[in-house]
Amino acid sequence: MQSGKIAPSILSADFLHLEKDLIAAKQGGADLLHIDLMDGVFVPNLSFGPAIMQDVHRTVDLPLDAHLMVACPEDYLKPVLQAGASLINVHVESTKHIYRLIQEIKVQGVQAGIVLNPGTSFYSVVDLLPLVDNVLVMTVNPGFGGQEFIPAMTGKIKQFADFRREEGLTYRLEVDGGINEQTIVSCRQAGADIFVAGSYVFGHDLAQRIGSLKKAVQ
Ligand SMILES: O=C(CO)[C@@H](O)[C@H](O)COP(=O)(O)O
Repeated sequence: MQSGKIAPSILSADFLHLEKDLIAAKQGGADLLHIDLMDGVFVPNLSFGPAIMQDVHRTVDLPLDAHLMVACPEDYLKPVLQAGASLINVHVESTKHIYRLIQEIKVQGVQAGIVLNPGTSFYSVVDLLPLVDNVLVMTVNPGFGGQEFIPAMTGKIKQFADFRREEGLTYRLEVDGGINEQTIVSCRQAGADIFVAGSYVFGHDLAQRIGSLKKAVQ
């Protein structure tokens, strides 16, 4: 098993000193940056748009993992590609045509991922799994940082990890929400590879916090 990757979620960064936080995240050992795009419709919160994402891309040399929490993800594909996404994660609940959208992302030469809300089951996305590069299991309700981890989600993570092994698939398994030094351990044991962390890392000593997460999943 490869070491787990840590993806700080810039939603919890200090936006008045974003450059400083981005550089500290890179120097502190971040493997990629998680970029939460919210439209206030799919989730009851607004974050920032592709223009900020593009600034992040210009500022720091790390892969950008875009998490689209928007009601019309098709409309965001081009702007997010132009903003430098390496991986585009789309909520399966946000579009009637998730299969087509995943195909369209892959044609652009970037990685394509699906995201599942806590109430969305493993079984509902099985047919997509041979196609995707990434599965993101939400371990909180999407929309806000700083929420409490939902322990029942580790069962869902395990379903994806078991299926991947049984079918010889290669998608990565990402978790997002309430990740800290304790919860990351149960996600790792269930089979997750990429760990998004917002409030646990930003607003603290980033190198120390990223380091302690990495140590837990090495
Ligand atoms: O997608 C989201 C929230 O919807 C996350 O990426 C949060 O930004 C994670 O924040 P913490 O739970 O780690 O504080």
